[in-house]
Amino acid sequence: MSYAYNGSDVLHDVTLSTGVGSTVAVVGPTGSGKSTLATLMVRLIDPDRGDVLMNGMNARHLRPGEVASAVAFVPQEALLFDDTVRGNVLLGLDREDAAVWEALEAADVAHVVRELPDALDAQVGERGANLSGGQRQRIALARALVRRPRLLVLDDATSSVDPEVESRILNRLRTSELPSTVVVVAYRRATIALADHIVYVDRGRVAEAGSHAELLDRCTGYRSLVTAYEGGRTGRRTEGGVAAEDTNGDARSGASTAEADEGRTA
Ligand SMILES: Nc1ncnc2c1ncn2[C@@H]1O[C@H](COP(=O)(O)OP(=O)(O)OP(=O)(O)O)[C@@H](O)[C@H]1O
Repeated sequence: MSYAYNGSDVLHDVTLSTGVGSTVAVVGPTGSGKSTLATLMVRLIDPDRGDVLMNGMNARHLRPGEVASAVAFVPQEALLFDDTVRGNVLLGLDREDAAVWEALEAADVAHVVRELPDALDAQVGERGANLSGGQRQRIALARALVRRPRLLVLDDATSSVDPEVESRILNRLRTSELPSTVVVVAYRRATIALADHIVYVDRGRVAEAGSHAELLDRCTGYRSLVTAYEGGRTGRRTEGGVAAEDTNGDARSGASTAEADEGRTA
């Protein structure tokens, strides 16, 4: 596939396949085209050249609603409405509370919601202001999971979540029946290491693909990026400001430690 914004190519002849049941990490320098690739996979945009195939079917030719019922996309910035937790998870979908709780459990935020005065009926405030950034991200993840998508694409969607919690969530997703396939645009070493398959994107091309060990061995760009995440302070976007990878390769956003993350609703 190829894709251009306003005539300027950002993805060039990218070919990528994700095996059903696999967890794939998309890694690459900033501006390399990871988010563009992620949005193409869920058909938020269509490629200028080439096609996205879902179970061998050209996504352009699927019936309206067919893609939306099979895939879910969670962006970095969780958009919550001034509504209840339940309303934000379901967005009009008709599901029992048990399904909402199940999705909240999978997103590792059920315990937070249980402690809110009105639980599922608790108001999250304008843009989810009553919750921390990491909690908002997990509610947005629950919103995706309650739809039981076959393909889940996370575009840095857990950047404000404590790294241990993020690992727990991803481990759960990997082993669950649905979503069967998870694609995650990832920055943290621990997240990347959880993936079965890693795709290294550089300047709009898939430069390398393979396991973490294989890429460390044969891809200089990947090696230096992972090393930079491990050892340096790699500034990048978060809801609250700039995050940095600490010496353990864990992204932190200022005060967004686990305690701060959980503390907002206390
Ligand atoms: N809506 C847009 N309009 C014009 N150019 C865009 C748009 N979105 C992205 N771009 C450009 O396309 C290129 C790839 O962007 P993309 O967001 O896909 O990269 P990325 O690897 O996800 O970056 P990051 O790690 O910083 O999120 C960048 O040069 C970016 O400036």
